[in-house]
Amino acid sequence: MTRGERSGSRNMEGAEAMIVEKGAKKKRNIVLVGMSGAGKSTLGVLLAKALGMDFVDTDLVIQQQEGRLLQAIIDQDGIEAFMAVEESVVSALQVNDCIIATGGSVIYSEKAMHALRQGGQIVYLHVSYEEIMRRLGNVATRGIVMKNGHTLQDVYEERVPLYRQYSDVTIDCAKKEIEQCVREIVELL
Ligand SMILES: Nc1ncnc2c1ncn2[C@@H]1O[C@H](COP(=O)(O)OP(=O)(O)O)[C@@H](O)[C@H]1O
Ligand SMILES: O=C(O)C1=C[C@@H](OP(=O)(O)O)[C@@H](O)[C@H](O)C1
Ligand SMILES: [Mg+2]
Repeated sequence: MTRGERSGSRNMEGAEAMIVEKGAKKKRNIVLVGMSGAGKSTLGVLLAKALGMDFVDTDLVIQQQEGRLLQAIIDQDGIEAFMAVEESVVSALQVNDCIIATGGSVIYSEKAMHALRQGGQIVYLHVSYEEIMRRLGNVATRGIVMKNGHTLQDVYEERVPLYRQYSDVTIDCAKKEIEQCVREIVELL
């Protein structure tokens, strides 16, 4: 290979690197994670409006792909099967400049969390256990991924460290109006 070819190839690498960098920039999403009931879905739409971004709720993508309600998937196929579908849907999600409201159980999938991190910033909506319990009401009909014998408190204690581990930013959303949470996220990011 001549010097010129080598330098050309280096230039090409440089050009490719710029394209990759631009592509990476285009993919900046804001990903909302947290316990079921934290407000990811309701708050996500308002955040998208405030920032002029798109919005996707991965729960709805799962339902659309499966042609069934989330509760039906969990009741008919079990929690392991539900989590496998969730992992596959979330890992395959191709969106840019989008607010992504995830389902609370996505945090169990390293693969899905890795894909979400590649595409944007992860915002953890933290809400106390007491408030989550109050908002959810009957957990049996809310389709929560819960192992046999586990209580909602067990699930909460198992997940909170994972939400914290994967997130770039934490917003405390208990005892705050939804609009206030939206304002805090807009100011922080
Ligand atoms: N900051 C908040 N204060 C009071 N209620 C809230 C707040 N955020 C969400 N909620 C309520 O909590 C419930 C769960 O919200 P949702 O957006 O479905 O949560 P998630 O998608 O995280 O499960 C809804 O009834 C919603 O109106
Ligand atoms: O936390 C969970 O185990 C789940 C939360 C739900 O979404 P939300 O977090 O939007 O309620 C949904 O993905 C599914 O029912 C499982
Ligand atoms: Mg939701």
